[in-house]
Amino acid sequence: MTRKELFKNTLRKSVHAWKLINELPLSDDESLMLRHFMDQPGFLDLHWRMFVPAIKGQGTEEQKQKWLPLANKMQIIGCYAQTELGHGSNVQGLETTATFDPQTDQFILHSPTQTSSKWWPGGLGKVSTHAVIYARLITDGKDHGVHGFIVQLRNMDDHSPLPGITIGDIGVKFGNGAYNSMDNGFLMFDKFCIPRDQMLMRLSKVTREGKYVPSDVPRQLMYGTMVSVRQTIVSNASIAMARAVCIATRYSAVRRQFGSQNGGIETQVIDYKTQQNRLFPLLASAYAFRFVGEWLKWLYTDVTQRLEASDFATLPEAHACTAGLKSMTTSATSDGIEECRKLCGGHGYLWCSGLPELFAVYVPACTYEGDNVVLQLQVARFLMKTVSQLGSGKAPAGTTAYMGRAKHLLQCRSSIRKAEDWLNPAMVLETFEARALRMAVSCANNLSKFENQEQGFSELLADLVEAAIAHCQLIVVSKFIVKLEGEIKGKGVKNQLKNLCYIYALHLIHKHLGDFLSTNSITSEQASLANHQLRSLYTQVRPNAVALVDAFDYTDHYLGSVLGRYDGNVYPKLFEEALKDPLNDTVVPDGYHEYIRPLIKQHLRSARL
Ligand SMILES: CC/C=C\C/C=C\C/C=C\C/C=C\CC/C=C/C(=O)SCCNC(=O)CCNC(=O)[C@H](O)C(C)(C)COP(=O)(O)OP(=O)(O)OC[C@H]1O[C@@H](n2cnc3c(N)ncnc32)[C@H](O)[C@@H]1OP(=O)(O)O
Ligand SMILES: Cc1cc2nc3c(=O)[nH]c(=O)nc-3n(C[C@H](O)[C@H](O)[C@H](O)COP(=O)(O)OP(=O)(O)OC[C@H]3O[C@@H](n4cnc5c(N)ncnc54)[C@H](O)[C@@H]3O)c2cc1C
Repeated sequence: MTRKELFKNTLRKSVHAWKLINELPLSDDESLMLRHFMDQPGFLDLHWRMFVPAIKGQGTEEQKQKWLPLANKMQIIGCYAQTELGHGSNVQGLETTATFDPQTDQFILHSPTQTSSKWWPGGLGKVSTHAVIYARLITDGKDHGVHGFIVQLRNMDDHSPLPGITIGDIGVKFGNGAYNSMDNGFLMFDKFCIPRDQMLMRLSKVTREGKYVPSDVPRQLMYGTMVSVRQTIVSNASIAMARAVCIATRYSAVRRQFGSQNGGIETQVIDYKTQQNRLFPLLASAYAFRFVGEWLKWLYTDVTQRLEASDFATLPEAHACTAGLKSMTTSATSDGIEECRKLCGGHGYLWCSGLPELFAVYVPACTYEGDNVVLQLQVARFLMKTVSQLGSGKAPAGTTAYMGRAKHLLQCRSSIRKAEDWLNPAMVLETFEARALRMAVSCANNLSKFENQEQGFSELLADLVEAAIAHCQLIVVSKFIVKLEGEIKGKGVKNQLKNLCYIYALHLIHKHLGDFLSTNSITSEQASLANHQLRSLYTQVRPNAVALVDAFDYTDHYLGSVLGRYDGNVYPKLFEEALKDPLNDTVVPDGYHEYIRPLIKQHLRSARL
């Protein structure tokens, strides 16, 4: 399809999804799933995932009563317009202005520079009638920083942009992927006026007289929508990783290459140790991210309830966990989808394998909702603050509770003596705790050598990111272990999940061996025992690998992959797909007479000469 066809087809699908949501007797969860599933990624997704939550989180009761009924009935379609051409990561650097005019009791929205143009918001370019706009609030000449405003963008009768608004699509994006069905847009304001009551005023306010009333709660609650989406992205990473691993595992069981004895059947590539070494950690990651995503959803729900009661104690933890796990899981999943493509050899590069499309649609997850490095630096800031408070009498809690045992963890030596010890949850956990703590403390010690802490932080950015990642990997391993300690139904399921848990943990030890050795968290002999145990675990998982991906219960339609078909009937279906290609509509291709024939004939003529 052309981009316009792709876009229009997504509109058709989105409206169909909305029709189903209204006609079917769905639970709220089913309705939410359908909204996200049917439209991924599309304007409907962002209306529900960002526009509506922003109003819920930052609007007053009156504003919620006015705008949510319209949004819930989709009588208005909204987007989340924060990022600008010149600023995305640095939210406090946004340039769009919202200047209060007491004469008219209005805000004047303006894009003072080209870099202040809103740029990237999904659904902004062509679909949305409204937006939550983030702009610098100015009253009486004073800049109060970035605040949220609900703004109508288009005429509700003919969808034309309102006067003072220039709006459009930012153009084709990466690959041929489904993200080109999304109208990520640009928007400029030219002294565009909105009523004062369209500033989202649950946190901060502007009175009729133009007096700015700052928030009496942490200003970062304005970032709440991003935190909520980051939390969902972790579970999304598990889904995307599971899709890729399902395709690669099923195909690895179907594909045979080399190894035939005396003309016998060739070897399934899934039996090669290199294939297992690349594939099974990704299978384990899909399960690991699902379990940590379940826990993160609990953490986010808990912090939301606490915020309702003005209890901000766990807000820093929630921010650090959503930021860090979003960063870590999306990076791992993007790399994992590409690895799954490679695991499928040449056929993995075909569009009909489903992997190029999945990769093209998935990889922006490393950037949207926060660049992954920028988010890990937020985790690092949180860890440095926690380390600085050790010994202050304030015991670290939650995911940093292990730091409360710093005295032990800084000097303990791993008691791993044999390969089987690497199946001991307490020993594995302590290894990851020691590595994470020692990396964080090493950063803190190096930071303390700088007179200027900000300068020190800037100098040590790369080390800080690695310490943050070590902390996040500890969280994932620990939540997998906790999951195994709970009730798990199904004969033999717990044993298989145990294998996957230790494959996840031990593959990380192998991948980040430098960290574990340089922090003396383990010795090289213990590392060798870990590798030995890893190989043994691969052998145990192998017989159940296909069952473990079948357990994701993805339909062939959802997987969209000839290689990942449930029935394994790959080769005939590859031909079937190939013959559908328009190039095969004729046996002699368009262009033969204009280009190929003259070339050949010219060659023949010169040959005769
Ligand atoms: C197969 C699947 C296919 C497709 C996938 C389908 C769906 C996927 C699911 C979802 C996709 C959905 C949407 C995609 C569309 C994308 C939307 C967007 O991208 S929206 C825009 C996102 N933008 C960002 O994330 C910007 C990142 N930057 C920031 O968040 C801030 O600028 C940053 C935190 C980096 C800095 O903020 P600043 O105000 O400068 O704070 P500072 O660093 O100075 O810290 C001060 C203080 O505040 C604390 N803090 C910071 N942020 C938060 C927070 N969010 N919550 C709580 N606290 C916060 C910070 O820790 C510090 O505290 P201390 O002073 O240290 O105590
Ligand atoms: C598909 C897609 C959909 C999007 N949808 C929306 C949307 O609906 N609404 C919306 O508002 N936005 C949206 N965005 C924008 C997105 O949120 C931003 O692109 C993202 O936050 C990254 O910001 P940036 O582009 O400014 O990156 P930059 O910050 O410019 O990143 C560039 C490089 O600089 C590095 N860097 C930046 N700051 C630092 C630092 N302090 N220390 C070290 N390194 C640093 C980064 O790590 C990165 O390597 C979308 C983006 C994409 C790709």
